[in-house]
Amino acid sequence: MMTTELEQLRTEIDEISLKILDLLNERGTLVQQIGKLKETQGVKRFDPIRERKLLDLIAEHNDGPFETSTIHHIFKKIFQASLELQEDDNRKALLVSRKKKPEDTIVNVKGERIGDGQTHFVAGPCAVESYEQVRQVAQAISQQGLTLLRGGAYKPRTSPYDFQGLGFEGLQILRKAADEFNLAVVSEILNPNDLETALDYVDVIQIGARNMQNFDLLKAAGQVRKPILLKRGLSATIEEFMYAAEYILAQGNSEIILCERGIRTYEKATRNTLDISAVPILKKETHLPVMVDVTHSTGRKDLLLPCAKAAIAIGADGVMAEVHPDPAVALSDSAQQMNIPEFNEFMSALKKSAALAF
Ligand SMILES: C=C(O[C@@H]1C=C(C(=O)O)C=C[C@H]1O)C(=O)O
Repeated sequence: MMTTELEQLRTEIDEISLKILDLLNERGTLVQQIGKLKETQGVKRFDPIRERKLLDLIAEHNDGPFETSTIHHIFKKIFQASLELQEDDNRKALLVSRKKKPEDTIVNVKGERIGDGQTHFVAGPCAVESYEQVRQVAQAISQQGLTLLRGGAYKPRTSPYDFQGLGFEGLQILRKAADEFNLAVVSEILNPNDLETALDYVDVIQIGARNMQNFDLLKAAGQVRKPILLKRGLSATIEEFMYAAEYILAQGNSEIILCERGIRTYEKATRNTLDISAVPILKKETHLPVMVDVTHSTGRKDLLLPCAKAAIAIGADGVMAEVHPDPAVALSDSAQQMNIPEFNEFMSALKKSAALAF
């Protein structure tokens, strides 16, 4: 007898729960419509005055048995979930998002298809210092069967008294050395006014960590027809990083490679903290290829190989590392660049581990 009564009450509870579910989703649909209206009107999603009015209305109509404070608690959860729903809808609209474009973007740099599921390497000195210096590295890269040469011509240095780069001359050196070995040039541009000139010398324009939120530069980079390698800012969240890429894409340039290069944390054992989980998150949330700069994220030569292995294992589309013929006398980042024999060892260790894995 008892069991039948219990079962009957539970059946009623089931029915009511399903009604609540339907009503919640019906409410959710209205919330989404409001979210879209707010988006077009440029109004903030969160409206505390409206929420307060609703809580008052609910209090007025609450006949129990639940306490008003309990009901308020439940409704505050509903408001929070509603705001998240509106935010999700907004994110859906981002051009960089997988929701907008489910298939992977492949950035073609002189036949190297970054984002095609293979691992790609970008290597070269931190700063361009001389033709001979770049040529030696270009040769080493070419001998490893690689095609992407990096080098800084314009250097954004923390101190204004540090070497600022050779500027335009540096771009000319890079192009000359790259052409000799049929390589592509990846180089950072700091100033939107230098973009136009750079187009004749570089194959990939890098926007560095310090400029990730230089919105004028991002917009200008969106207007050129060249691949952009966008580095994550020193203290940027993954969301801010995605919005920075959105600035470029929104201007019409969809050839973007994202690059995780470590973020600032309290940890002092490494120069920055390599946020390795950013790689699968960015791969999941966006359709863009993702690289890992092992040099800047660690600042330590002894960590380059394990971090490169980790990057490849976690799904990065490429690895970037700095190589200098004589790092001890380098004008920048002397402690963290590999010399050429070290680079050769690094590459053969990676090739060996990849061969074992497959
Ligand atoms: C749906 C709206 O957006 C948000 C969600 C609310 C809700 O779930 O009722 C109320 C106010 C806003 O914080 C709205 O403004 O009406």
